[in-house]
Amino acid sequence: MTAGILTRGVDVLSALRLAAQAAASANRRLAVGVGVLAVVGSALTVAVALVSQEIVDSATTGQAVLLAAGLFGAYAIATLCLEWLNTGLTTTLAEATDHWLESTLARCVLAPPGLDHVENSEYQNQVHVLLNQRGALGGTVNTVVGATTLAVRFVVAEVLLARISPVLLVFPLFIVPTIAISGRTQRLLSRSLTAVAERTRLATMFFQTASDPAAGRELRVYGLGPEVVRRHTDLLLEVDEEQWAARLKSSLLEGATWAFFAAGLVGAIFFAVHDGRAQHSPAELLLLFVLAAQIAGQTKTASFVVGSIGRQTDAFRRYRHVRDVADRYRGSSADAPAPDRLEHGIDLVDVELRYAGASEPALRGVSCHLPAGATVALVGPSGAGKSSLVKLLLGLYEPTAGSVNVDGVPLSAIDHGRWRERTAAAFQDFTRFELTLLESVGVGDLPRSTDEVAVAGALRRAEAGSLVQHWDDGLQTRLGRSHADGVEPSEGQWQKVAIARAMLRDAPLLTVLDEPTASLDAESEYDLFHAYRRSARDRAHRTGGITVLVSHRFVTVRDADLILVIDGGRVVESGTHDELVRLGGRYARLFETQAGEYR
Ligand SMILES: Nc1ncnc2c1ncn2[C@@H]1O[C@H](COP(=O)(O)OP(=O)(O)OP(=O)(O)O)[C@@H](O)[C@H]1O
Repeated sequence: MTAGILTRGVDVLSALRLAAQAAASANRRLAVGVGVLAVVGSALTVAVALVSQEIVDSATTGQAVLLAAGLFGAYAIATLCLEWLNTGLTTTLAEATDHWLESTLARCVLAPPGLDHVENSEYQNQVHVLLNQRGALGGTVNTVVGATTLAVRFVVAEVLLARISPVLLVFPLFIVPTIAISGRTQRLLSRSLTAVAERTRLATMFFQTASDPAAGRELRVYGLGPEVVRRHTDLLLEVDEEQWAARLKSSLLEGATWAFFAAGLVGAIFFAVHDGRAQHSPAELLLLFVLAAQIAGQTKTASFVVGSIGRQTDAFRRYRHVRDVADRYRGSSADAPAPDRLEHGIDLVDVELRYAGASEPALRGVSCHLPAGATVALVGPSGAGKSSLVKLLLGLYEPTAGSVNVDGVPLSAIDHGRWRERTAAAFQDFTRFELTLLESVGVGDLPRSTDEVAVAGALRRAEAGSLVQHWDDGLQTRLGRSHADGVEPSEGQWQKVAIARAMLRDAPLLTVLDEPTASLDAESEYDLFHAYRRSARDRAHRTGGITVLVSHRFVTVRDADLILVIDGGRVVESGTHDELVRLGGRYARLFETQAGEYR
C-alpha cells in the first residue's frame, strides 16, 4: 500500500517534471511568464487575505468605508486582469506544449530503425490512446499553475479560519477522502481507457475506411456502407457501455466523499459558531461563511485538479513508454560503417524470424549467399516469407536467431543510418507522397530531393521519363488531392513514381523491388524487371550493389543471376533459371504451369 502510494507519488512528480520540460522546450519565455503570473496571483491572494478582516471590520464599524470599497475595487480589477492575462497565456502555452509533444511523439515513433514496434498492436494501442490524450498532456501546464494557486489560496483561507476558531483547522481532514478518491477514480477511468483502446482503434479504422476514396469503391460495389457503419457504431456502443460502468462507479465513489465533506464542513462551522468560549464579531462571522464557501469551491477545484493530474500522469506514463522504445534504439551500439562497395555480398546464416506473438516463425533455417553485384529474385507463393526476408535485408527487423552478414560484418553491428543511406526499396503497398513530382521522387535521396537532373535520371531508369511531359508543370506538378491545383495520378503512375524513388540513389549496396509491379500483367512485369536489371548492372559494376526482385510469378524473374524459391518460410531451391529447370523440381513445375497460363 505504502509502496503503491510512493510509486504513484514518484509517477506524478516525474509527470510534472516532464510537463515543465515540455513547456520550457515549447516556449521558454511564455513558460516563464506563466510562472511569474502564478506567483503574482498567489501573492495577491495572500495580500488581500491579510487585510480582508481589517477591511471588513472598518466597513462594519463605519470607519474608512471608502478605503475598504476602494481596496476591494482594486483587488477585483487586479484579479480580473490577472485572470484574463493568465487564461490567454496558459492557453497559448498549453497549445504550444501540445504541439511540441506531438512532434516529439512523431520523432519517437520514427526513431527505431525497425518496424517491430509499429507492427505491434500493444504499442499501437498506447500511441492511439496517447494521441487522444494530447490535450491532457499540453494541459498539464494549466494544471500545475492552477494547483499552485489553489494551494496558496487554501493555506491562506485556513490561516484566516484558524484565527476565527482553531476548530476550523479540521477542514483539511474532510477534504482528504475527496482528493484521494479523485486519484483512484482517475486510475479506474484510465484502466477502462486501456481496456477499450483496441476497440476504439478498430472503430477509427472503420471510420477511415468509410471516408477513404480507394476503399470507397469496394464499399459501394459490394454495398458495404451500412455494414461498416453498423460495425463502427457497435464498437463505439460497446466502448461507451464499458466506460459508462467505470464512470458510474467513479461518480458514486466521488458522491460519497462529497457527502462526507459537506457533513464535516457543516459540523465544523456549527462547533465554531457555538463555541461558548469565544465571542465572534459580525465581521468574523461574515468572513467565516465567505471562507467556508471558498473552501468548498476550492475543494471542488482541487478534486478536479487531482483528477487532471491523474489523467496527465497516465498520459505521461504512456508517453514515457513510447519514448523508452525510442531510447532503447538510441542506446544501440551498432556503429560499424557500411562498406564503400560490396566485395563478397550478403550472407544469411541459419536465420529465423518470428514476429511478436506469432506461433510459427515466418522464416526458419534460412542460409544463403547473395553475391555482390547480382540480381537476386525471391519467388514463392503468398505468405511464403519473401517480404519477411526483404525486411531482414533492409534492417527493418532483426532475426530472432542466426545472422545477416554484409561482407562478413553482422548487419546488426552496422550503424542503421549508414546502412539506410546505402539501401533503396519500392514496395507493393508503396507510399503516395503528395508533393511535387520532383520531391515525390526526390525524397528517395533527401540531400538531392530538389536535384532536377538526378530526379529526371531516376525517372528514366524507372521507365517513367514520360511522366515529366505528361503534365504541364513537368517536375513541378503537384501530385494528389491534398493540393487544390494537384493532379491525381493513376495507380500505375503512382507506382512508377515509387519505383523512380528507389532508383534515385547513386551508389546503393542493396536495391529492393518488392512486387511494386504486382498489378501489371506478367509480361509487362517481365519487361520492366528486364529494364531494371540493365540499370542494376551499371550500379553493380560501380558498387557491387545487389538488386533483389520479389515476385510470386516465376516467369517474370527468369533472367535473374540467382533465383531463391521460398516456401513455408524456407529456401527450398536456389540457382539460375536454367539450373532450376534442369533440376526438375518445384520451380521447374510451377514455371511450366505459369508459362503455359501466359502463353
Ligand atoms: N508484421 C507481422 N506480424 C506477424 N506476422 C506477420 C507479419 N508480417 C508477415 N507475417 C506473417 O509471416 C508470414 C510470411 O509473410 P510475408 O509477408 O513475408 O510473405 P510473402 O511471401 O511476402 O507473401 P506475399 O507474396 O503475399 O506478399 C505470413 O504467414 C504472414 O502472415
